Amino acid sequence: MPHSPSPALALSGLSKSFGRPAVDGLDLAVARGEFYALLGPNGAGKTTTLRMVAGLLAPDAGRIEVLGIDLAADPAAAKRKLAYLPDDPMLYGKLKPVEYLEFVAGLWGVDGKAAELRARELLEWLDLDRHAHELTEGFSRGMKQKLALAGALIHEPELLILDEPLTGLDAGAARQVKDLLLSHVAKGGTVILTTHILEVAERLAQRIGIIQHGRLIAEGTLDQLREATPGATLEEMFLRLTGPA
Ligand SMILES: Nc1ncnc2c1ncn2[C@@H]1O[C@H](COP(=O)(O)OP(=O)(O)OP(=O)(O)O)[C@@H](O)[C@H]1O
Repeated sequence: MPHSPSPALALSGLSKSFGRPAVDGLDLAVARGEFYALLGPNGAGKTTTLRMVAGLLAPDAGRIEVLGIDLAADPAAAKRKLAYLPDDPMLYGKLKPVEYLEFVAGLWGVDGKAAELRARELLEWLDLDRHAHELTEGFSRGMKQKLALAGALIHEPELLILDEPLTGLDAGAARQVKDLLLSHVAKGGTVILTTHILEVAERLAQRIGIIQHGRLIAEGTLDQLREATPGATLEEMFLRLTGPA
């Protein structure tokens, strides 16, 4: 039998408590090349989960594997495979977009010429090349978010995890970001995002996971989720699953 590759992300028994449990024994597996949306009400534990995967927060218990690499055993190797885009990314205001991208590329050890080409491609894709000579401190929220995404992609990570990447973007910017994420998956990369925009999950994700109180309460393709609650929209399903019992 052929050896099946390890998932892009595998979480087992992942837990984190801040006085009370935020993530509570979470098991999750996302295959390579998958576009996965993590949904859940406010405070469900989505950001806490992503921050642990990104290596920014230490779990109390459980295991995180990124493309088969145990994050706790070899954090540097695991982190090289992924990029994390937080919902409030930090940029350096006194840098211009290319300077910022070159700086981030340098941190990842990306070769200068390759970084320059990749930076130009990303800035064009996200329609930021028009602002190449402006300092990022004058950028709008949406422009900052797009530049941070470009920074996350500069080292061509295999696994991209994004916290609410489309919130606050206008329709044009949202389209550019969605296309960039879809192209990442088309090239064999993996995308995991959280969103409160159910239409984003419906249209982009191959699989959807719903978390509540730090646990996965439903998971599947849109069709599989619909089978469980026939006739319901994703919104109705979401509200039914996560609403008061
Ligand atoms: N640094 C922290 N200190 C204390 N409590 C925290 C911290 N980070 C998260 N929490 C708590 O953990 C729980 C999960 O929060 P988290 O931000 O992961 O939820 P979320 O699903 O991302 O929510 P939202 O959709 O509102 O962004 C919440 O009860 C939150 O108050």
